[in-house]
Amino acid sequence: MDVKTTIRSIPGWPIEGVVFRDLTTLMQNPQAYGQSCDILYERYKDQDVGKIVGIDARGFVFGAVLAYKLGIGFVPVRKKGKLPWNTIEETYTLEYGEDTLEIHEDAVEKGEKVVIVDDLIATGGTIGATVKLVKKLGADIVECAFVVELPELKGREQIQGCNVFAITEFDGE
Ligand SMILES: O=P(O)(O)OC[C@H]1O[C@H](OP(=O)(O)OP(=O)(O)O)[C@H](O)[C@@H]1O
Ligand SMILES: Nc1ncnc2[nH]cnc12
Repeated sequence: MDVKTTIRSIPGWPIEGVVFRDLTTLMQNPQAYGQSCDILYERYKDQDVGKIVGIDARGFVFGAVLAYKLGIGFVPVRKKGKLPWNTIEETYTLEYGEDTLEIHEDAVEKGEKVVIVDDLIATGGTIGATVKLVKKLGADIVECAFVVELPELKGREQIQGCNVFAITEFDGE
């Protein structure tokens, strides 16, 4: 099936000018959700990945399943104030605001191979901040993986030098 057809588009949410790509409709469809997780699993199963880094909150939905399927650990990158141990943080802007992300300082090993997972890349602010955090801790980023890319917003420019993979995209539609 084409998982893209299961994503709901909502013009004008959460602010005017944004077309929100709502992946809850993909997640509640077992074929589309399962296929999305399977595509990611097939892509990384032979890459000797040590951990999956998932981004709060929708990145957890895909990242945790991928970690389970690969039989490896999952690391949450969380919005500020949620992680209980020592953290490092990065502030970033996105299509509709500003936020700060944190990671536990002992969450990944130096030189460990990680894949970063989120549901969607738009302006790239969120993944840009996450890449900075993971690099500060010294891990080796195999790829940044998304279900959806919005190429018009040029998010890849925020993570030049990193490999990027997206299952599907919305471009000028
Ligand atoms: O490329 P960007 O412009 O940074 O936008 C992409 C981010 O925006 C959404 O998260 P959001 O901050 O809305 O949080 P949520 O996952 O908690 O809903 C989405 O899940 C990505 O993490
Ligand atoms: N247009 C969009 N749809 C869904 N999530 C987003 N995060 C940032 N921009 C978004």
